[in-house]
Amino acid sequence: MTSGPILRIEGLSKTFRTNNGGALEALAEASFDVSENDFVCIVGPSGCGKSTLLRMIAGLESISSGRIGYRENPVLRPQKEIGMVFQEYSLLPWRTVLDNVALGPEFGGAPRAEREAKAMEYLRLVGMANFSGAFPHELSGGMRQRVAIVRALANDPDVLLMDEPFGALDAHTRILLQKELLRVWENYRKTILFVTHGVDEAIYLADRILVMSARPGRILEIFDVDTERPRDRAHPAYGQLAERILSILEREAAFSATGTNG
Ligand SMILES: Nc1ncnc2c1ncn2[C@@H]1O[C@H](COP(=O)(O)OP(=O)(O)OP(=O)(O)O)[C@@H](O)[C@H]1O
Repeated sequence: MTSGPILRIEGLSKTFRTNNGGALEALAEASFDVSENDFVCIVGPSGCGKSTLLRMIAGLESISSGRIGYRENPVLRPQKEIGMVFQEYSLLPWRTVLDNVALGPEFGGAPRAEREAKAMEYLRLVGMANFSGAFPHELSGGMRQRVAIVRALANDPDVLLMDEPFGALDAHTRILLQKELLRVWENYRKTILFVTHGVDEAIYLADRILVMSARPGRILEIFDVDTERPRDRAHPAYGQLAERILSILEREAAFSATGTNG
C-alpha cells in the first residue's frame, strides 16, 4: 500500500497512425490523479479520446508519450489489478452466466468449488443468482451488463474501468443499475473510472468529474461532487452543476464541429 494516488496519469498523449499514412492525435497531455476508493467520471465530446484513455490505463493500447502509474508502477500491459467493463456486453456466448463470472478465478487457477462459490456470491449481489445456469442470449441487456460488471469484480481488481457501461440501456434500467453500481462500490470499496455521455449520470455517481476538451482530448476542468448519496436529482445544486458542465461540453462540441473557438 502507498499513501499516494492509486493512479497517476502524467502528460498522457496518444497519436494513431491512420490508414493513409497520416497521424490522428486522439489524446493530448492528459494529467490527473485518482485516489484510492474514488469514483471518478469522465465526460467529454464524442471522439475526444475517452475510450482511448481508458484503454491505455487498461494496458490495451500503447502510450505515445507520458506515463500511467498504478501504485507508482508504470502500466505497460493489462494487469489483474485493473479490470474493465465495456459498453457492449462482452460475455462469452457459449458459457453460462456462472461460468462467465467464474472465468477470472478460473484463469487464476482457483479450484472449481471455490470459483463457483465466488461467482454465486457476486451474482447474488446483483440479484442474478437465479440465472446462473442461463446463457447470455437468454438475458436482457440490463441483466447482461450486471453479469459483465460482476464478472470484472470476480477478478478482484483494485481499479474498475467502465466505458459507458450503461450506454445501451433504456432509461429505467440505467437508473436501476446506477443504484446497484453504487451499492457494489460501497460494499467492495473499489476505485472506479467511469466514462459516460450522461452528465446527469456523472453527477449521480461521481466523487469527481473530469471534463475533457474536444479532440485531441485534454482535461479541461475537474469538478468535485461532495453532496451526500443517494443524490437527489431534483436538488437545485444538481441542476446548477449539470448546467456548468453542459455549457463546457456545448462549447467544445461547437469547437470540434467548426475547428474554431467562436
Ligand atoms: N485504433 C484506432 N486507429 C485510428 N484512430 C483511432 C483508433 N481508435 C480510436 N481512434 C480515433 O481516436 C479518436 C478518439 O476515439 P475514442 O474512441 O477514444 O473517443 P471517445 O471520446 O471515446 O468517443 P465516443 O464518446 O464517441 O465514444 C477518434 O477520432 C477515433 O476515430
